[in-house]
Amino acid sequence: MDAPEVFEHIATHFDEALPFVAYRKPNEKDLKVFLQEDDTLNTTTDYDESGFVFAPFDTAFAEAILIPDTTAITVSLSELSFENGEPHHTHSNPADQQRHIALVKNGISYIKKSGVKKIVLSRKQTINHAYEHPIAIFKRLLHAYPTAFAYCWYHPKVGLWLGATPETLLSISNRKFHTMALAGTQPYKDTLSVSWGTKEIQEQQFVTDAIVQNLKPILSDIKVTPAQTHRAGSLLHLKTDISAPFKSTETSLKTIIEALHPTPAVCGLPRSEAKDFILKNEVYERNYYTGFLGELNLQVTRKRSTHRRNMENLAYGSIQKESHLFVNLRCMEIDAKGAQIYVGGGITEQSNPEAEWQETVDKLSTMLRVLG
Ligand SMILES: C=C(O[C@@H]1C=C(C(=O)O)C=C[C@H]1O)C(=O)O
Repeated sequence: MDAPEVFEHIATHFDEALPFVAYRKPNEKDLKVFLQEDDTLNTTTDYDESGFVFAPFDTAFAEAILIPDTTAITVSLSELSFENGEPHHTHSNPADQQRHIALVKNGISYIKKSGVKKIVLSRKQTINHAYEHPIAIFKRLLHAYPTAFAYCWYHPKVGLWLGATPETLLSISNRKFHTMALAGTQPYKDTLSVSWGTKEIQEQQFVTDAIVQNLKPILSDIKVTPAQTHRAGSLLHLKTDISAPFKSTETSLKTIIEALHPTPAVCGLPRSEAKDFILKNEVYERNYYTGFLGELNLQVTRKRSTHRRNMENLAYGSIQKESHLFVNLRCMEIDAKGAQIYVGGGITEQSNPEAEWQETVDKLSTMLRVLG
């Protein structure tokens, strides 16, 4: 099957109300598709199955959903030509603005009196766009964000989600573990040479420190890079890479996921106080926004070594399990009525409520740009 045929196939699957996920990993050219042939809602709590996982922000709200890797298709996108969408403009609603600013102010005063360091506060914006087949929107998304994890996920009992996220939750590949601390936002204006304010530098450092702290009891030899400016579409963030050797015999995937999710990049610090504040004060349900998604325990064959002495081993690679999970950001949920785009930002003692509102408006543009 070539790429146009694969897209046709996914579209038919969607029209028949059968679950699927189609995705392209950051900076890769291949589209991968998992198609489920019945509408069973498969879930996972131990993360030891193999397939594509789709987990909510609050795992008490719903279990993580699994699309098993029974029928997987991989196709190269490099030959495909894409149409560009018309930029979609929306006028922010003053009531939404007032509500979000009040939420942020409430967060700042709670931070000041409680000693909590950071809370990520979010909202969703409804866009009533003319109905278009989701596969057409997904093609534009793939084209617009080549460095993101771009996906289209559907289950008839849950809904249809699309996104282009810049944030890795974890990657376990070739006996190495990797994650990132991503925080701080400013609009991209044709250069990566920008300066960052103390609020952003401190907020991102909180995230790095907390991730390292949570990983220390379960991983050793943790390496942390200096923070760098990272572009995500029309936005810039500060990013630190965190890595360590990984042995599946010593640490389970579930232990690592529970140590990381939800990270202070999408929840806050300390985690339980921030989460309580979010659940009590955000006046809507995050559902799968700020949850995580991606490849779970997929089998790959790796060559053992290219060293001469091991040449005879080359023919037999070693079979390993890999996982590549991403945080569900810059995403939207689409139904017959329109799209719901989810956006948020990290609040600290130093936050300015109007600037935090503007940050959510800037973040909306990632998904707005691909709506027809
Ligand atoms: C919460 C979101 O993004 C997160 C929050 C950021 C921030 O507060 O600056 C930056 C990147 C993400 O970790 C979002 O995109 O909705």
